[in-house]
Amino acid sequence: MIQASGVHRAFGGISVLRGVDLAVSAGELVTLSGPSGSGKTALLSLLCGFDFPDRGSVSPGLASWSACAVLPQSLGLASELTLEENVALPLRLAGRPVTGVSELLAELGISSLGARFPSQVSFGQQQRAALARAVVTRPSALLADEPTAHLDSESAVAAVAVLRRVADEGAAVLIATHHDAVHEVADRVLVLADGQVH
Ligand SMILES: Nc1ncnc2c1ncn2[C@@H]1O[C@H](COP(=O)(O)OP(=O)(O)OP(=O)(O)O)[C@@H](O)[C@H]1O
Repeated sequence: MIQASGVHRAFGGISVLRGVDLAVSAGELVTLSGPSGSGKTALLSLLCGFDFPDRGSVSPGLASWSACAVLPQSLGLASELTLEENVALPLRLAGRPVTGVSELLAELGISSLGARFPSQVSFGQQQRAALARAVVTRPSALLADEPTAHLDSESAVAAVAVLRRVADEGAAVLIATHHDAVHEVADRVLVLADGQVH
């Protein structure tokens, strides 16, 4: 479950989030749209515990970080690891068997790139590796910030299929996006405007 209740957040005296309420249930894929600068990234940062609200409460936040996967716009792939090693990393850190990595790379059309380092592939290919890394642990909550922003239409279709499957398998999935292809598979589309979710 992903939840925000009465969330307020200001930066430098400017109030960006002004009483945000939202809830995403297990098995649900919800998209969040809204103008550039409306606070979508700020809200995802609060929900995953990267940042803290001035007022109000969020979940999962830091409380159950191990169950929550985050796909930030900046991706955050480790430059010294290959794509395959990056995707396997969360499983290794959790002491879990390394399974499902090659299947995800294949599903996202990057199996031939597994032995390359992030600097040796395009940003869109890095983005697909970061998506694989986010979902490989089968998280119960997934927060994704513009996960198809750098993908061509074919790669976007593959990424959207993975995101939908993760929700169908029981995760609560919240995606900030401007892409219609993602909105089309959503159970609900939310809009962040004027500091509130509508
Ligand atoms: N850490 C921060 N410090 C100062 N200002 C911030 C910080 N984080 C966000 N902001 C400001 O809050 C507002 C919302 O930014 P945010 O990145 O959340 O927007 P967004 O809806 O994700 O935009 P985009 O669609 O362009 O990615 C912007 O005006 C931004 O400058």
